[in-house]
Amino acid sequence: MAKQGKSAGWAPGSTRHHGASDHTPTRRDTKINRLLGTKTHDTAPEAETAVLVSVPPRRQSEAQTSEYLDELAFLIETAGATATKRFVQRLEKPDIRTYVGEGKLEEIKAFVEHEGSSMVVFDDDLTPSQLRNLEAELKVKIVDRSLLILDIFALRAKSATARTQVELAQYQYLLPRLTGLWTHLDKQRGGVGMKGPGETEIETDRRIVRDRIAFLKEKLEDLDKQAHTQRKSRGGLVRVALVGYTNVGKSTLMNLLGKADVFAENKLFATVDATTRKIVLDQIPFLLSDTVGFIRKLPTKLIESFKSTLDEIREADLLLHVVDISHPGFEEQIQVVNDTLVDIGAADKPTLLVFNKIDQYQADDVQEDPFGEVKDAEDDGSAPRPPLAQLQATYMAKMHDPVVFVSAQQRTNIEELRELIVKRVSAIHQQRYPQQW
Ligand SMILES: Nc1nc2c(ncn2[C@@H]2O[C@H](COP(=O)(O)OP(=O)(O)OP(=O)(O)O)[C@@H](O)[C@H]2O)c(=O)[nH]1
Ligand SMILES: [Mg+2]
Repeated sequence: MAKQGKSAGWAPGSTRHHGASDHTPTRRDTKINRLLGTKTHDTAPEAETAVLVSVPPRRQSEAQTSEYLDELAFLIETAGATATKRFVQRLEKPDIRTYVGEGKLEEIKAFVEHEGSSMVVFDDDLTPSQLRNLEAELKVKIVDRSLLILDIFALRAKSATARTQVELAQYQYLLPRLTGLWTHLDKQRGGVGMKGPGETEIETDRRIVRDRIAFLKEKLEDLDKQAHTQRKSRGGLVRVALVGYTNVGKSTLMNLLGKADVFAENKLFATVDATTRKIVLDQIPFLLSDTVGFIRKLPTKLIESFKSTLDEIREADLLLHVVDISHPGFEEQIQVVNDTLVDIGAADKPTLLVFNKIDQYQADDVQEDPFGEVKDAEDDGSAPRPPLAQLQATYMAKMHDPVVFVSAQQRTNIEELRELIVKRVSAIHQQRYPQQW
């Protein structure tokens, strides 16, 4: 069994056997693990090393490409491995056979063989056939973005609901890939006119996986019903949810505001389970929920299977959208969060933008040229960082509402944040219970 929290499992099952469904490992599971190459370790495995590969669109700036690769390296680290090398290839579009072009593939292969890397990680989702071809060429574990994120979620999920959700997403990821994995065996073994020896095997495997998916969906429905009843029993309290990109400081703020003890860590996806606390500020009671962070290219299957966790956001009366302003790509992160909110059906909710980590924000010296034009990009293609006051004005105009700049770590402007929350929550409360005011 892969060691929890340290070793990257990279395939369904890293938490499955002692996970959601009190499920004892069977020969079927061993088979599924073998299909995706999950290794079982009896002793602590050596630290795994990963080679990162990206094929950015032509329009993407150098700065953006390197920022995305930093994020991928951070994800790898969170999963317990170390990124040792990055390969970038600019193509019109990724190669349909091997994602990268032939020459680049040779380069990667030479590096992997020379350095003995444990895996090659792609900053995108691979098609089942790309996965198969790359595996055959590079002869090491091939990990795509969905598999990586799923693995981290599996390591982090604690509650029965979260574990069931992750397991469901893992099997949904596996299902279309079963064919691919077997077809290459067929090719090796099968001759012309020979019945593929994998045929029956594929069908059996598919049936096992489909049965499991159906079972997990049913289980989630039951858990959903329980959660729904629980939420109903909370009465008519105003509900506020912390949302935002991963690692922006949602849990740290939850701890500050709710005196809760929520796991916060400088790793991606520290929180996979939603936590809700009742809070009373200025005699106004409301519920505050901490939720799972969003990330670019979040696997759709994962979003779908995380329905019950996301209900916490969908049913909220007010969103506290937390932003890490010290991150160079914070504006894009805001966009990713807004797009994800649209995807999950939680767009157009009353929102308070909370810019966090101001202690780490450094404004650039904005240089003006003699004609008074402000320089609009840094030499590396990244946007200049305006002073906080200017950002505040821009975002207030955009949101048509106050925004707040805080440092959860240094506890700067937390009082101002509390006041704004009270103001917004009381307005909702007042609307809902006019007779009480
Ligand atoms: N410098 C600085 N660091 C902060 C601040 N707030 C939070 N952090 C750090 O940022 C990291 C992430 O914080 P979390 O609260 O776990 O972030 P999160 O948004 O809950 O992350 P996920 O649950 O992974 O989505 C931790 O190391 C925090 O200590 C802040 O105001 N300034
Ligand atoms: Mg968190």
